[in-house]
Amino acid sequence: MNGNAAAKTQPGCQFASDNTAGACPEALAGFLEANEGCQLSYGNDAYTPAVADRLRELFGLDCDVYFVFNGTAANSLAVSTCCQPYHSVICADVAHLETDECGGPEFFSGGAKLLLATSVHGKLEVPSVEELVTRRTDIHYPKPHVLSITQSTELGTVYTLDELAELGTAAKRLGLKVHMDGARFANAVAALDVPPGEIIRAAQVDVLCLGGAKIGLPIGEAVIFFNRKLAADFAYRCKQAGQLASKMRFLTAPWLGLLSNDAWLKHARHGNAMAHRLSTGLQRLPGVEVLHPTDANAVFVALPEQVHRHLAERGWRYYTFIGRGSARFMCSWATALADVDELLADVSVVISAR
Ligand SMILES: Cc1ncc(COP(=O)(O)O)c(C=O)c1O
Ligand SMILES: C[C@H](O)[C@H](N)C(=O)O
Repeated sequence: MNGNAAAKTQPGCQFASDNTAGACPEALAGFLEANEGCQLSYGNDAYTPAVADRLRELFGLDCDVYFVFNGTAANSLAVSTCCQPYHSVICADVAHLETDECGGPEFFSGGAKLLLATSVHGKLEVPSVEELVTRRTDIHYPKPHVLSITQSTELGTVYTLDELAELGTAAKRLGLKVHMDGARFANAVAALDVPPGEIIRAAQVDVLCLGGAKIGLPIGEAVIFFNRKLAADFAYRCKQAGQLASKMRFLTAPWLGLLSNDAWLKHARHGNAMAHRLSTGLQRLPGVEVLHPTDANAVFVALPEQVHRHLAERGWRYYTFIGRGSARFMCSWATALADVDELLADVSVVISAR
């Protein structure tokens, strides 16, 4: 075998992130179908408008749709479109905007400040948002102008429609635009078992960053403006930020595959089901504490240090920087039941040996 050939799979990384999964069959089929013949570039191909129409149909709402390479770009550019440099953006203290985008939102907005609201299991609550908005009205305070909600959250929880309605109503009362980080929006739809448009209406979302990579695309996210006025010059923002793909068809055609026959929802349900199985199994083990409700596809657990060491020796790879030292086990469309049971067995072995 070619010594340079990459391993078909890096063992033990399947729970590190849903980003570690490959492209799902439906997305790959869409990609390969788009590879036939030539198409105009920069979004003028036949696939890109078709995906935009399919998303309008899926949400049942009129909207403008754009496609970018990743979620940090989607969030940073979407938030920047909602505010001026002297504004502030309210998000949860654990928001990806704050913790994992390397200052992207601040950079692309020209200086808008993130104001961090305390969260409960990763979820914002109206009082903490209201406090940040009303805390000061003087000229020295960056004027709050955007509320960013992550659905499902960075800690694997999902806002109910009522919780979203409370936040959306408060946002509009306080004069805030609503951005939704929907990197794992599909998992929230699967968990709530509601039409996607219901989530948008409840939170009165102005702009949604819809995750594609985490639900089975090889690459790419959609930025969907339900407040179409905000989209006016967004294409220029994308171009200037290096987010306008010349061969856009390869970003968009996989969406057609993913959105066919509700494959996206099937994959989200699978990831959620695997996380639920893992969470249930872990909760049965003494000394293991599941820290947040496993509403979607992530399981956060506090593990004894000995277990971390054992899992590392067994080759398991996962993040501990997101849940403040706890382990995050993230499930995806590709998570096999056997993988879940193997991980559970490995944790169980070391727990019972203590
Ligand atoms: C909640 C959340 N938002 C956005 C993103 C997008 O990040 P990336 O720029 O890695 O695609 C991620 C990570 O994958 C995420 O977990
Ligand atoms: C944390 C990292 O940035 C990525 N969003 C993930 O969830 O794996």
